[in-house]
Amino acid sequence: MTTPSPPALEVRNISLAFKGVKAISDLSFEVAPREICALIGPNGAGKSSLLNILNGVYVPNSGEIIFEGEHFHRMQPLEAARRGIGRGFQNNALFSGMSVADNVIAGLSRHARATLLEEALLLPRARAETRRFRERAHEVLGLFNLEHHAETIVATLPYGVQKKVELARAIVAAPRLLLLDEPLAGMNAAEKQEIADIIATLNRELKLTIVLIEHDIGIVLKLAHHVVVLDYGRKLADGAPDGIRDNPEVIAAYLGGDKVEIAA
Ligand SMILES: Nc1ncnc2c1ncn2[C@@H]1O[C@H](COP(=O)(O)OP(=O)(O)OP(=O)(O)O)[C@@H](O)[C@H]1O
Repeated sequence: MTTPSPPALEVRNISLAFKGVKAISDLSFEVAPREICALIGPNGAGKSSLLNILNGVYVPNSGEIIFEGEHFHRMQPLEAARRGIGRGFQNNALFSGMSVADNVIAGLSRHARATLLEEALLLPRARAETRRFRERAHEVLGLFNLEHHAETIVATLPYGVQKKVELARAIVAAPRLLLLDEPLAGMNAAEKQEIADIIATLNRELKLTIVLIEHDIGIVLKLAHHVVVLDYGRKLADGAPDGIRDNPEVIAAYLGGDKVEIAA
């Protein structure tokens, strides 16, 4: 008999309030290693706040996060990155005047060892690090078939390609847990499907555990292995996509009373 593996991530009794307004109330759930967990819920449900807690930007009022067996009330963003938690953002947060490769390299800055002085003086350690970072960026761009755009200025690229660059930056430091805030926002159906396929491939090939926020329920129910539904900061439902789709509370609160039809 095999023992089930411990969760990659546990959110345990987390609460968060902003000046007395509750954003998250006593929220608990688990994310298994290598699963894609989708957080869904209406606007203001607390989804982005939770991602901000998971990568150390917000400090919860109570509760704890258990990541790979270690307990944290708060993890500083730098520590979260060094421990293998990567983050992609809701709005395009790229440096639009910089090249694709330099944007991806920016995802490694928190892992730099060379000091600013060593960099300014182009000392050997800084030069070796720069070379290593550039090689790693090119390797990751290869996963997205973007090597030919390495030196292209980001602002000149179509939005869908920029979203791929953003994903490349989020994974360049080889995180084990990837947090994505609406990675499909602002895309047409074909672009959404392409990015969803890339996310599924990253999950499968790189064995990445992924927690993502997404409003397109049709895509979520096909992409995610596990769905957590939030409403007013509380957990409304937690389980496999099929159970979520048929959950009357979820349908009433979030899906507007209509059962979601999903293409086979
Ligand atoms: N920095 C902040 N200061 C004050 N209130 C905040 C802050 N961030 C979030 N909130 C409030 O906390 C609640 C949860 O917001 P949050 O952005 O986490 O929801 P969300 O589910 O991600 O919404 P959306 O889908 O619109 O992005 C909302 O009432 C919001 O107004």
